[in-house]
Amino acid sequence: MSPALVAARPVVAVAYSGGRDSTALLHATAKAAHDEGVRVLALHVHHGLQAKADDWLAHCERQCAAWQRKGWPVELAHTRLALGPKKGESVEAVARKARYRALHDLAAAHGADVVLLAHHRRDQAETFLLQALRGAGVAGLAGMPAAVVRDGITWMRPWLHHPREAVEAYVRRHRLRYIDDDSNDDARFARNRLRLAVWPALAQAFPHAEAALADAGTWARDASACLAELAVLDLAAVATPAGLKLEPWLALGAPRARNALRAWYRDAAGEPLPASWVERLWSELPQRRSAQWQMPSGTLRSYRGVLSHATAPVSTAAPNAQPGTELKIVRAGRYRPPGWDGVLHVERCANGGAPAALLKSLRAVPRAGGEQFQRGPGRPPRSLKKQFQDAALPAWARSGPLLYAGERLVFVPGLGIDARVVAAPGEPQWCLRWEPDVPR
Ligand SMILES: Nc1ncnc2c1ncn2[C@@H]1O[C@H](COP(=O)(O)OP(=O)(O)OP(=O)(O)O)[C@@H](O)[C@H]1O
Repeated sequence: MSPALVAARPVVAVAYSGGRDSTALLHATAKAAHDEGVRVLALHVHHGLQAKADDWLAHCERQCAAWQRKGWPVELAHTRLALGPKKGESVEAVARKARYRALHDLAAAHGADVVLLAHHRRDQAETFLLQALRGAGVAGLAGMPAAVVRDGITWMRPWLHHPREAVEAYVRRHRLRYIDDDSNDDARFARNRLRLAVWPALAQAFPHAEAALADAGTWARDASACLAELAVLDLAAVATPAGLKLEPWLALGAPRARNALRAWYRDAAGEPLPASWVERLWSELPQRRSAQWQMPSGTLRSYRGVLSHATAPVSTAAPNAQPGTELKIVRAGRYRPPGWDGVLHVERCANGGAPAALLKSLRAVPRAGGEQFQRGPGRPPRSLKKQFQDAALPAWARSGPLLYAGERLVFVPGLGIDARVVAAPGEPQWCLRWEPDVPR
């Protein structure tokens, strides 16, 4: 059979820190994959934060090589980060955010659209407690989802409902070797304090704490989904593109109105409304019919019975953008090109899209000047600068990468797909939309 006719073997990625849980998950996945004809990609992120991180990477490489020698279809892919959390920033939060971004990029670069994470029920129970101790609402208490699609990748936690003891037993049964990260003993981190000081006492006094707290998280997840649906219904009645109509909004009564306000604000500002602001607006809005509040994301304005949000202008420069970031689009979803501050929304469409085949290998590049763009069929290609002016696009709407397939300009933020590459009707095609991040 010609190589072209041999179907590529499906690939599944496992986020592999080298710690106990992800070692067990990678082992179980690789063992099953061996029988199923699936390739397994172990993704390791070197955070560049601890002296021992080089040893951990070396351990992961040795472990994967050992499994390869057994004939298991495991490959390791890793990336090195150089994180330097700023003063006052949570090291944990900075590392987590960068880790998920790096895992996403690694998976996308290797053609994996499913990434498995090794969280288990104890992690879920701890998350619930930690969130409660931060005063979180039901969305925070809902904890981690067992599966979620984000930025074109499906993130799955196949062991989320398994007790930690089951994972420990698996590790013992297979005599797996794993890394013991001694920063897990560092009491500056809330999760470590919970694990070391609170959990042993809690589990002794309440032997079912892990299962009960994880169950409570499931209730919170349902409650959070219901609140989100209620907000959609309420906003359909009280919000317009201009903003929130204050009179019918107030008539919803405190809990529903505050729920609708949170949802409206998140949508308008692209970030959650802090609890203190919910309280403040709820008490001030009924009295201050004409007022303005400066928010991190922009300005909230109450005028003639409507509450509106204006986003602060975004710089057109993408400070972290790297020249020629590769982007592979093979399905609908949200894609975040590394180094760019925004998200590319990809949807299947019937007309006016770019041919699916063209989007399999794109480059995201900054504007260099002198680019030509054609806005519609039969119209002449003109300079991008002129096109932006004609379309009267504000600077923030122009920010984002130009997408090229080879030397052909495919997509420009704010303008859309170049008419010269638009797919013929009936051809498989994707419509694209760029959404810049809201500045913080
Ligand atoms: N450096 C890393 N590289 C790749 N994946 C990671 C990394 N750190 C964490 N993960 C993934 O995220 C999951 C949860 O992270 P967490 O920090 O709770 O795990 P961990 O303490 O490193 O240990 P373990 O591997 O035992 O889960 C891990 O199970 C693993 O799947």
